[in-house]
Amino acid sequence: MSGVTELSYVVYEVSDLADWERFGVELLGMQYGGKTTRGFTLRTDDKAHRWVIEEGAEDDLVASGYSVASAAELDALAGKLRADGVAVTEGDAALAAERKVDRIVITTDPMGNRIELVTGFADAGTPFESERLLGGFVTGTGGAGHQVLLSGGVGREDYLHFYNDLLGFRTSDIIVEEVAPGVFADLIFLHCNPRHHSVALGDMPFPKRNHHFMVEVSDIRDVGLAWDRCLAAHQPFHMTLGMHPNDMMFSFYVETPSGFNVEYGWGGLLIDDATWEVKTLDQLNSWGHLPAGPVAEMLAAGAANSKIGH
Ligand SMILES: Cc1ccc(O)c(O)c1CC[C@@H]1C(=O)CC[C@]2(C)C(=O)CC[C@@H]12
Ligand SMILES: [Fe+2]
Repeated sequence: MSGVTELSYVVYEVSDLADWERFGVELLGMQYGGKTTRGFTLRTDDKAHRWVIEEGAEDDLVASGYSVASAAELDALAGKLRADGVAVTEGDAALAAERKVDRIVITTDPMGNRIELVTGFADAGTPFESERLLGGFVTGTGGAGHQVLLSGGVGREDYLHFYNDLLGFRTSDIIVEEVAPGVFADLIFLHCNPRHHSVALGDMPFPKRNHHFMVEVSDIRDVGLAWDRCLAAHQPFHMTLGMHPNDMMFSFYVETPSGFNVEYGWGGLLIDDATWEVKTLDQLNSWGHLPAGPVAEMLAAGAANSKIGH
C-alpha cells in the first residue's frame, strides 16, 4: 500500500519577506527556523521547518511536501504515477538538502500544483520554542496541518483520481451548501492519517491556488490570544471565530500578507478508518465563521451609534 502519510511542509512564494516573518512569528506564534538562500523557514514543532518562505512575485503556494514511509514506498508511488501517465522527476541532492529530506520526487497535481514526495524529513536538532504560545502546535502523525486547494475548473473525478487513487488519500466527507440562491459551495475533504483532512478541494472563486492553510494549537487559549494579536496588529480577518460541522475545528481565518488565509484552530476531530463512514453534510459551519468585513462594519456602526464611552 504505497501512499503519502502526511502533509509535511508547504512552500510559499511571497513578495514581502519581512511582513511574513512578523506574521508568522509575532502573530501566529511560529518559530523562526533560519535564513535560506531565497528567504527563511518557519517551525511549528521539532521538525526542520513546516513553512518554507521564498521571495518572489507569486504570493501563493508553490509546493506541498508530502512524506512517504520509505525509499521503497517512494519508488512504488513514483512508479504508480508514471504508469498512470503522470510526469515524475527525481529531485537532485541540492534540493533534497534544501528541503532537509533524504529523497525528493517531484510531480504535479491536475490543477498544476507542485507536489514534492519525500522521505526522511529531518528534525531541526533543537527543540521547538514559541515566543507567543502557551501550548504548542498540534502536528505529529497528523502532519503540519491542512490546506484547501481550489480546483479551478478541474473535475472532481480527475483530482480525486490523483489524490485518492494515486497518492493514497481517503475521502473524509463532502459538504454542499447553497450559500446563495442557486450558488453552491461544494467541498470534498481528504485524509491520509488521523487528521480529519490534510487536503480539501472545491471549485470556489478565489484568486489563489490555495484558500487557506490550517494550523492547530493544543491550548484553546492560544486561539483567543492569536485572535487578539491579529486584531491589535490590524491584520485583516477573513472569517470570524466559528466551528465546522465535519472536523469540529474551533477556528478563525486571518489573511496572510500574500492574500490567501490561515485558519487558526483548536480541537480538530481525528478519524479512525476502521469505523469512519463518509457522509455528505449540508452546512459549512455549525456556527460563526462569518465574513469578517461585514461584521467589522456592523461593529463599527454599533460603536458609532452607541452613547457608551462618549
Ligand atoms: C467547510 C470547512 C470545513 C472544515 C474546514 O477546515 C474548512 O476550512 C472548511 C471550509 C471553509 C470555507 C467556508 O466555510 C466558506 C466557503 C469557503 C470560504 C471557500 O470558498 C473555500 C473554503 C471555504
Ligand atoms: Fe480549513
